[in-house]
Amino acid sequence: MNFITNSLKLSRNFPSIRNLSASTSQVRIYEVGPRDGLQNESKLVPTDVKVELIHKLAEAGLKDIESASFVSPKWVKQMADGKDVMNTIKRVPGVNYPVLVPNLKGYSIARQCNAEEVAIFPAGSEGFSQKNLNCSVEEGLRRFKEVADQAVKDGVRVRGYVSCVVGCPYDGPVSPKAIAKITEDLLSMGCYEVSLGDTIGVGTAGSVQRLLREVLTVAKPEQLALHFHDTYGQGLSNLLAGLEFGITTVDSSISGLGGCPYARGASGNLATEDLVYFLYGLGVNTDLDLVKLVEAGRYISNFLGKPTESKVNRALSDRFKNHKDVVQMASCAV
Ligand SMILES: CC(C)(COP(=O)([O-])OP(=O)([O-])OC[C@H]1O[C@@H](n2cnc3c(N)ncnc32)[C@H](O)[C@@H]1OP(=O)([O-])[O-])[C@@H](O)C(=O)NCCC(=O)NCCSC(=O)C[C@@](C)(O)CC(=O)[O-]
Repeated sequence: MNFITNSLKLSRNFPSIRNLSASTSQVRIYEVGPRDGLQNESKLVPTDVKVELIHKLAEAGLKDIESASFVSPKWVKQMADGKDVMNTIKRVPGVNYPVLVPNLKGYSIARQCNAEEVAIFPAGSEGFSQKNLNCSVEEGLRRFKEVADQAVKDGVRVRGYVSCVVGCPYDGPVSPKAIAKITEDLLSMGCYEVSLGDTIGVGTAGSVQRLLREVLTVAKPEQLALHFHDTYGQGLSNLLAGLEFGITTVDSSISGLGGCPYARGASGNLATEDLVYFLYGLGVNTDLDLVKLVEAGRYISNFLGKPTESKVNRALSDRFKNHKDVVQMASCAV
């Protein structure tokens, strides 16, 4: 209660939770399960399982599904079959299948399999840049600019990520000003959107507000996306803080999978099922079928042989067999 009161006071100039659904009628969900969700899994997931997962996510109505990464297979073995994944999926018209690339080599492989959108991912801190990309932040930005320049020339959409936007597992707290600067750099390279990644999930609504106040001095809300790992269970409250600033693109991962092999202590992303249930409750439209998302989450969790990280997926029993029942439950309309 105190948090909501304080947050309303702090964000007087932004839509409050009471009129959030009126001002934020649609939220775009950018699904990262097949990439961020799987990259940290030690059990190798065969290509056909990845492909089936992507098909299930598209069937549930997701329109942005980050499907692979073209990083060095020596660094992330789980993603080594990206080309096969991209060449096997049946692409649904209107669905976007972006891929992550660290350099021109990755970009060129992405293009060979007709990726129409690539994501570049500088780090917000020196320590994480060295561990994740084997170079400084500055050198990372230089390499990512090469990718962005080529992509812009080719008419390929470029999305930017900044990782460790709140805290770094090696350097500690990260300054919002540093993140604003990298966001500005990514936008000037031609990124249509920058996703702010709390890679190790240490953010709170308070630190997210401080971050956004700074980043929104260089970017418009519609140029930003929120990417929260849920390590400390703050994902949904952080999201609410972000929605209050008018940001309406959110990254999430089916079944709450996720993590980065080079970010010590990183755990799964905000679960797509939990996010959708939360948005139903606010009356925000997502055009997604939660029942099908739950099925997709169960499919991949069963394959991995581990319980889902999504609380909604765990809680939904067979009593809620269809979409309407679940919407009613989320909206407390029963
Ligand atoms: C950047 C590098 C490549 C530098 O790695 P390096 O070892 O310094 O690079 P290199 O140029 O010396 O190359 C080493 C070998 O990799 C090959 N190589 C080089 N590039 C590629 C490529 N694209 N595709 C395929 N092969 C490649 C290259 O050809 C060479 O092969 P060799 O000659 O030894 O046989 C490496 O550090 C890397 O791949 N890092 C990526 C790590 C990663 O994927 N991390 C997870 C994603 S980031 C994340 O999860 C955060 C995010 C985005 O989700 C946001 C959030 O959660 O907050």
